[in-house]
Amino acid sequence: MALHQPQDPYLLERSWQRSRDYGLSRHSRVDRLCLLRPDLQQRKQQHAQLLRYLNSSLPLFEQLQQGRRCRLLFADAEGTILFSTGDPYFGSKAQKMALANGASWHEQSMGTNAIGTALSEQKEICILGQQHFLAANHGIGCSASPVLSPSGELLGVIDISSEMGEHNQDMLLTARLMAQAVENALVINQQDTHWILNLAPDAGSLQQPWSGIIALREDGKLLGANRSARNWLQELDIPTMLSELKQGELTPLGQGMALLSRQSRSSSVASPKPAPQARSPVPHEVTALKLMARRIPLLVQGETGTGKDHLVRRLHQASQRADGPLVAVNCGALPTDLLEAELFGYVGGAFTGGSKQGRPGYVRAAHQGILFLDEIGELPLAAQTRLLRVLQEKTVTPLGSHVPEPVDFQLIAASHRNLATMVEQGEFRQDLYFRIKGFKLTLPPLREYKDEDFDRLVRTLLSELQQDDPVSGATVAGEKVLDEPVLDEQVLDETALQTLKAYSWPGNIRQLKQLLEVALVLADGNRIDLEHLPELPRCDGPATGNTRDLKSLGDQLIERTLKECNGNVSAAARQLNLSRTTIYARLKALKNC
Ligand SMILES: Nc1ncnc2c1ncn2[C@@H]1O[C@H](COP(=O)(O)OP(=O)(O)OP(=O)(O)O)[C@@H](O)[C@H]1O
Repeated sequence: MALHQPQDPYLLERSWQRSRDYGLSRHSRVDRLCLLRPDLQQRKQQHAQLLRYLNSSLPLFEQLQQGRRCRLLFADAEGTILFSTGDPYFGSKAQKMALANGASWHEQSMGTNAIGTALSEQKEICILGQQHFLAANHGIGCSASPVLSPSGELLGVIDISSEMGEHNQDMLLTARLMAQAVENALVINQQDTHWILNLAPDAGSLQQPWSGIIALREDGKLLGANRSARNWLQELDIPTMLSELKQGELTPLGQGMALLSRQSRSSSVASPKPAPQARSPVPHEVTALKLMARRIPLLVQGETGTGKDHLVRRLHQASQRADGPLVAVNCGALPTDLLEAELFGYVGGAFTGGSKQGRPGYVRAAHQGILFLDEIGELPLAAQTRLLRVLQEKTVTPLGSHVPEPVDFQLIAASHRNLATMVEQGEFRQDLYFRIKGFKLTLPPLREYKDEDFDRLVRTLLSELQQDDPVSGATVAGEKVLDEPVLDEQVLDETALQTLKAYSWPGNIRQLKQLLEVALVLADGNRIDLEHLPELPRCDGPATGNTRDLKSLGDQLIERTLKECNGNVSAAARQLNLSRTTIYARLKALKNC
């Protein structure tokens, strides 16, 4: 397609200049900036209402761009993608990453591009192929339209991106219509809206998405307007108009027509949905928090992937030290020769090769917060001795100094190794072990989970993955972070769930999470069933000693149910909630084995 010429001939020039001013060059390597999960969640919550309306307007996108390989994105005013949906297979892996939730498309990081440039210029824009400043983005075409709040501030942009060859001008139109739909919903659904005034040049356009909409309080106070209505605002004498216009009657007004209607209670979604909440702490977290309030050190033990790090992060967020730092140190990853300097800090000139100004070290960095020493079993004995002194004296003396400095931190240590055994073998100091083991929490391996705990975990993981899934992010609506995530039966079928339960999960939650992530993509918006569960390595299930993999577990379930149904495939299909085709496919695969 021919390159689209932006209406303003200097727009691209300005944007390219800004890109250079940001220190970018055309062949700069793209350092994809991506928000960390908690920050992303926080931003989604700030835009929860907007994301809900965007979700409700998706049928418009689906209808207008049906069958096109493109993605619809919403980026906030800082250029960070908070929502993405559409063709999951569009683009290279790198582009998929860049178009995923949390990625930044501000001009500062990405140079000229539709999202960043529409934000800088505050106007809609289409940037195609080589119009992008960075060569890395030459393969794509993007069209973006700003979204404004009812008071006219820039909230973000709606963008449609596709491979360059697939981009067409309808995409800008679709982005514009989506932006208008969202803006209109934001205007109409404001708290206290009583009157809605529609304005248009002629009667036929009055209730089109591009007509003017003004929201008024009962006493006539202006609450907000969409962008078309803002052109009318100066001409309007609202109090007089309200007394003259009759509800539901089409009335000539200036150069156009007006229609006044009352916001009915049922159509009003003005009262905001309850703010999304973080999941409430589970019992062992409550106990841990009580102990932390008394500064008792915690020792978290568990196999790899059982969620030690995850637990510490949740405890930090829920603790009295949430405003303080969480300093997480993997003791096994610290270079042995610098380990003590990194942990306890050093003053300038303490050793050759050190920084001139010295370093505070992780222990001091955790002052008034939490120091999480992961893999504490990997600390050499000398560092163990020093750490013990810090814990006893509540002071730290940096290398090269003689002045002890007071420190106040909550210690949480973790290890996947059995520290008690290490003590017996002389590899870990017994006195340090007792000191850090104020309270020991052992996270069970997944194979030992009770049924209901496994179900709850799968629900949580699926609901989290769906919110952040760069591919099927269509379910993102900001309101999905609920206290108890609901596992929609449409998401995972019972047989698949039973099959997951029967596996022994040597990689624990990490492995389960990865598998569910793949299954969600393979299911592509449909319910996850056996066919979407990827092959997993056979492994010795410590609980049973059996060797088994997921597919064969599912097949066993099918065979057993078929036997119970005397070979009646329809009955077995009904019982397992599977299609008959799936059962036949598995039977055929078994026969060919
Ligand atoms: N309770 C949970 N709910 C949701 N996700 C969890 C939970 N526990 C762990 N996870 C997820 O599982 C993965 C592994 O968890 P984590 O890194 O905390 O394990 P770990 O025990 O610290 O592993 P390792 O010992 O290998 O460092 C992470 O992606 C984490 O977000």
